[in-house]
Amino acid sequence: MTPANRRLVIIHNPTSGMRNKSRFSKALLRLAETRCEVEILKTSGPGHATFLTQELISRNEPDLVLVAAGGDGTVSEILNGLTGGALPLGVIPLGTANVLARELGIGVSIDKAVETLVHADPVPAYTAVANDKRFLLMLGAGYDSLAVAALNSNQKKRFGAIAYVVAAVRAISGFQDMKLDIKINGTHYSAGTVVISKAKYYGGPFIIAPDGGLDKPRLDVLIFKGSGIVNALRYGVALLLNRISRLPDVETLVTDMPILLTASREFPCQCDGDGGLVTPVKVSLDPKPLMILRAAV
Ligand SMILES: Nc1ncnc2c1ncn2[C@@H]1O[C@H](COP(=O)(O)OP(=O)(O)OP(=O)(O)O)[C@@H](O)[C@H]1O
Repeated sequence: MTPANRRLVIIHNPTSGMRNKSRFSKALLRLAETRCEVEILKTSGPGHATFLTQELISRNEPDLVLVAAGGDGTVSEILNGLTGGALPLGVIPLGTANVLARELGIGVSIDKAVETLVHADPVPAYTAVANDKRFLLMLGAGYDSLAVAALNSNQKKRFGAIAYVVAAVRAISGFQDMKLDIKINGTHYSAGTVVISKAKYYGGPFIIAPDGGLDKPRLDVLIFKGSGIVNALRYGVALLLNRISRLPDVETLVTDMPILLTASREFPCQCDGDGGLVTPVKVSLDPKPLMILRAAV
């Protein structure tokens, strides 16, 4: 694969984010100024990006870069079709939070995204698996998973990040006694909320695992001991100020061992921002990285 005249196959979710159309057109215009060959596959509904990825891999054309044009949910669907890391992955951030793009040094800049697709060399990125779902960013159970479970996708499209906060407050006020058990290497930890992170960033531009990141074969486990609405506010403010690690009731562990997450009854989890999983959940790090396009520093 020669940089600068790559073959890019873009899987585009036309429903991601709030200014999808103009941002995607801008990316295509920029790409038209390069020597890259571009093919666009549009998703037609939930799960379609996984199917398109599998179909692409079955074409058996190794000399391609697969590009996710959407938000983290689109990336997640692509990741779950990308068995064995068959193709390098790039991203055009069109979503609401765009955590992966921030992690890759692209942020929300379309110019930087295109520059990265055209010139960056693929670097290794480690993923993890929760039951049978692969993730690149994080798995959460507690405040965030309750918010995701309560979030209406129309509200998210209209109000963006604010919709998460409203959904979280509504969900948490109706659910006071979150008690989760986390077992790592024979030791049990108890939590009101847990975030198992592969990434540095969380929920947008907020840093949750300062020494972590996709390039490291490790999981950062953040154990939030408290539950209830008052603690939710404390944790929320600390997250906004990037001070989570300074709170005395938040413990951070780093591991490459499997993690078992259980609760006294089925509890919803979120995985890369999407719901669907419930406890018990087993999380394992995949020792084999996939290749991903990261912006030059
Ligand atoms: N054509 C489509 N119509 C409706 N939904 C779709 C379509 N294509 C994909 N989807 C669904 O849209 C969901 C959300 O997309 P995505 O995550 O990319 O955007 P977002 O939610 O705005 O961003 P973020 O995840 O960064 O918050 C995906 O998980 C996917 O299931």
